[in-house]
Amino acid sequence: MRPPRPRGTEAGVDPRRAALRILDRTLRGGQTMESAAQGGPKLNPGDQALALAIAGETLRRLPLLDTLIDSATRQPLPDDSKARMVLRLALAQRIAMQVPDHALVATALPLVEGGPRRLVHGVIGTLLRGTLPTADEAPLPAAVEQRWTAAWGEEAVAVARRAIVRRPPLDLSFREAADAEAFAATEQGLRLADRQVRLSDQRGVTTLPGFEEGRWWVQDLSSTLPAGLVPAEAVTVLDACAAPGGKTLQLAAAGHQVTALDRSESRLARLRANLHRTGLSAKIVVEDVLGYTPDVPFDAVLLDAPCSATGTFRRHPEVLYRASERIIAESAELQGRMLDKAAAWVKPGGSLVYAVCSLEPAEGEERIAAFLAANPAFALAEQRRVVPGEREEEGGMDGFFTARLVRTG
Ligand SMILES: C[S@@+](CC[C@H](N)C(=O)[O-])C[C@H]1O[C@@H](n2cnc3c(N)ncnc32)[C@H](O)[C@@H]1O
Repeated sequence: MRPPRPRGTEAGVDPRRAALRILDRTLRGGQTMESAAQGGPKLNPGDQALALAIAGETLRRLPLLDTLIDSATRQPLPDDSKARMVLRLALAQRIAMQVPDHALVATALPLVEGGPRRLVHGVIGTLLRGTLPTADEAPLPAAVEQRWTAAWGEEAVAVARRAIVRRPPLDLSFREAADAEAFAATEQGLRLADRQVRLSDQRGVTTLPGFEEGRWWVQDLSSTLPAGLVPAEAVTVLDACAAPGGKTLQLAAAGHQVTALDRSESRLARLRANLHRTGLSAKIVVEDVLGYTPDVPFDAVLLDAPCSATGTFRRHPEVLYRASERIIAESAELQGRMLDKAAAWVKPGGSLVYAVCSLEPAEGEERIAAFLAANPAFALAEQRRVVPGEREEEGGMDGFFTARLVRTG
């Protein structure tokens, strides 16, 4: 006879415990899900993927889950209490992952062993006996809905509510347009642009044809836009804040002489691996934008600045909880300083392309307006804003802002 498992180690509990840790570290510690998943007890790859999936599905619909939980408790549970966290995870599994009721209960209760077990059991029971909402949309955090309604209107928020509960498609950028055409035909992909193909089903990236040969790399359609603003005649291009290198690869594939700068060694290691895999080349500089001075100016500088990343909420729903007004303001201030530095590296007549994967005007339109007001030697040549709703019927796009400024003086 097998020895009984110690209490709290029932099958399926470990990934839920890991999901609880991820949820706590993202919501209370402000971490990304990826970094929150590091450093915990070792799980097998399947359990690790399950933990991330449960935490992700929970974060996609947190306000909805909280409304349900509050409807079943006499006193609202504290926002960061373990009971609320465990209830959120359990409900998300039921609504988004169709986990059977008995499995939900059996894997939730060990997480509150020695604590509010009866309360959690009672609330789950009440909610499972009622009618739970379907999974086709969920409200965003109230502060985000307010900001985005003011900035982009109610329809964009309605689209974002639908987008947040769906896994976004996988977009690939190709070195060669002919390869994109052939791949789209054989893999039932959607040709988004000359060199961009979208796959709507979830397939392992490294198993797709052409990965080993480096014919393509993963890159959301939105993030391909800034490199497209770099004029074809620009010979030397600085890609500032380059890692992991999607835009560096695009620029190199388009024939520019690229210098790729980033301050993160570990992220640059991924950029190097991407260059190696695709056979493309760029000069790599490990530097802080704020401390860098090039020997000679460039024909074009692309500044893909660090930002709140709220435009990536479909892939990283946790960004919506990190991006407080304070974080956005700090981010905008840093972007302003980076723009001032980058401007000095552009040749007269050259271009400065600015980009952020943010849906916050303070990091996009307002940043560029402030820069232009303080820098009369630059003029706006073109700008592009992507808000929820664009190409929705084809699977949507990440929120994004990019602008090209020309140095006229
Ligand atoms: C939005 S990501 C860049 C994505 C990249 N352009 C791409 O297309 O794959 C921002 C990058 O800025 C880098 N970064 C942040 N602050 C920096 C600074 N002060 N100097 C240099 N790099 C910085 C980060 O390490 C990160 O790799």
